[in-house]
Amino acid sequence: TPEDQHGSATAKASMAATAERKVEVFDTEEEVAVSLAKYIADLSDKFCKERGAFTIVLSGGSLIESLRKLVEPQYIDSVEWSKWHVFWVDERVVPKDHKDSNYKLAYDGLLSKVPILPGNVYAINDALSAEGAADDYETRLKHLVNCGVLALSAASGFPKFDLMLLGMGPDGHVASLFPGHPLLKENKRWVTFIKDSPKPPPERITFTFPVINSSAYIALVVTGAPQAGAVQRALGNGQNSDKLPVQMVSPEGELTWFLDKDAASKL
Ligand SMILES: O=C1O[C@H](COP(=O)(O)O)[C@@H](O)[C@H](O)[C@H]1O
Repeated sequence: TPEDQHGSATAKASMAATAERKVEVFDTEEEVAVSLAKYIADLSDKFCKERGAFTIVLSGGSLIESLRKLVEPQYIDSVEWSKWHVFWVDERVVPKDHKDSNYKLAYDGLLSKVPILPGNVYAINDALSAEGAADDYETRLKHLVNCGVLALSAASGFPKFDLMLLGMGPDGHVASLFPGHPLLKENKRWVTFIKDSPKPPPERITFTFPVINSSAYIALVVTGAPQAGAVQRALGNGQNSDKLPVQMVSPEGELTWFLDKDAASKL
């Protein structure tokens, strides 16, 4: 599989695998970025061949910087960018040109540099309220399911994205799903909203866990020492009855952690 090829090609990585979860630890963030680009390109190739499209979900934050190798000639020339459909796992309710916008971050760092069709980039409608933007995004996802662009999970009935790229905050949050927040239990909506995010800005929309966990593949990309405590909670042997959001990530398909040695320092 592309994942097997990827694993054997990363000489400096140490890898432990269970049936559905892989943990890869790299010496540096630079090596994470190199490996991540190959992982994404391989999955793009697989899904473009299998179904003629590749649905990929981005996060905001530090993840986008770790995608920088995708704009190098090797991938610019080989990836079937015109078959990509790009989504966001969460977005801040701010104008698209605002410094806090996850769309702007991805546009500046990746989307403006690769030939993805503008009509295949599904940004938030920034003219709407948080409630309105979440409803609008969910409606657009349902339309894409009806058109056959987006698959539906036979197991869960929620949309099944080909690849979801998740970051993780030092508190263990993923998307805009924060520790102890009632949204962690949302099990009906595809996309919901939050107005009291503990991390600014307070108003955001976010995919729910049933959508996240219906994914075919999830990459959890975590770099830097501040995240080491949450990585230890998620992957270490300790017992803790309160689950962090990151510990609730459990896809139908395959989960791969991409860690640098700082993030993995407490394992
Ligand atoms: O606020 C957010 O934070 C998380 C984690 O960001 P990071 O900079 O600590 O990697 C991010 O994944 C999410 O998309 C974003 O809205």
